[in-house]
Amino acid sequence: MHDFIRQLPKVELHLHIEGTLEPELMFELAQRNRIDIPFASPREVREAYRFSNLQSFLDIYYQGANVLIHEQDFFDLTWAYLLRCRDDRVMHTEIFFDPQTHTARGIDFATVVGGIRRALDQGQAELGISSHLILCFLRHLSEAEAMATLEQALPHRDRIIGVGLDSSERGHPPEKFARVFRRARDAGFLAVAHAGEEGPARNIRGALEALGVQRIDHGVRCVEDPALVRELAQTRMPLTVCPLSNVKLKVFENMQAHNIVELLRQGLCVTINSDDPAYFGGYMTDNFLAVAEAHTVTRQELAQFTLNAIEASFVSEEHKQAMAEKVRRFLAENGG
Ligand SMILES: Nc1ncnc2[nH]cnc12
Ligand SMILES: [Zn+2]
Repeated sequence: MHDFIRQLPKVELHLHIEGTLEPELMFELAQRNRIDIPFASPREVREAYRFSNLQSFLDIYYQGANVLIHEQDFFDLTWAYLLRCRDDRVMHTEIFFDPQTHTARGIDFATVVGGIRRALDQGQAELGISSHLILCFLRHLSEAEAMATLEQALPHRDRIIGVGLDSSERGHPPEKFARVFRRARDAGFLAVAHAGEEGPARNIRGALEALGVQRIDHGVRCVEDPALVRELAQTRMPLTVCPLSNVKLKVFENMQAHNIVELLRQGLCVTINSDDPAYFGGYMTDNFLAVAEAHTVTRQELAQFTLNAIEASFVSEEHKQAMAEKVRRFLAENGG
C-alpha cells in the first residue's frame, strides 16, 4: 500500500504557501535578510511546533512569515514546495497566499505575487505541474482591510484565479465578508472559504449562502448537521480536508477519530490536502499514508480522493479528463 500511495497521481487544493516554510529555509532567509528570529536552530523551531488549537498555530505561523521580504524569497519558498509536489506525484496544485501578512509589514503586493507566480510558471515549464493561485483574506482583520486588499489584487486579476478566507474562524463568521466576496465574484474571481474547521457547521452554510463559494476548505464539522451532510453529498460540494492538520490542531483527537473516510463513503466530494505541511508533519503523500494507516481503505477509495480533487479543481474540462485518465490508468495497472 505504501508504494501505491507514493506513486498515486495527486491533486492538491488546500495549501497555504506560507505554511510550506521549512525551518531550514526560515533560517537561511533570516540570515540572508538579517532578521532576528527567536530560535537558535531549525531543531528548536520544530520543537516549538506543539499546538493546542488553531490560534496557537497561527501565532507562530505569522511570526515565521516575517523572514519573507524579497521577490526571490517568495520564489524560493514556492519552488521548494513544487519540488515536494514532484516527489509526491502531484499533477496539479491550487495554492493559497495571505497578502495581508506581508503588506502589513511593508512588502508590496506585487513582490509577493511576482515571486510566487514566477515559481509556479517555472513549475509548469520544467516540472509539468499545473497550478492556480488563490488570494486569502485574513478573517481576524476587518471587512475594510479585506476590501482594500481586493483592490490591490485587481491589476493581477489574470494571475490569481480566486479568493478565499482563512485565519481564526471562531468569532469571525463568513457573513462578515459577504460584500467583499460579492465584489470579488463580480470582478471574475472564483471563491472558496475555510469553514467548519474549528467553527460550527453553520459557518459552512454561511460560506455557501453569504459568500457563494465553490468549495469549502476543511468542512469536517458538517457532521453536526445531518441535513447539511445530505445536501453536500447531493450537490457534490467539495470539502478540501487536511487530515494531519486536523489532528495537529486537535480538531480530532487522533487519526482514527477522523471522519474523512466516513464522509467519502457517504458520497461527499472529499479530498486530501496538506494545509501547512512544514508545521503539521507532512506533505501530500504523508497525509494519504496517515489516513491509510489509521483506516481500512481500498486502493479504489484512495484513488477516489484524487478523482474528487480533479472534479473540484478550477481547471478546464479537457485538463480534468486528462488527469482523470492518468488516475484510472494507474489504478488499472496497480491492482485497483
Ligand atoms: N488551517 C488553517 N485554518 C485557518 N487559517 C489558516 N491559515 C493557514 N492555515 C490555516
Ligand atoms: Zn487552511
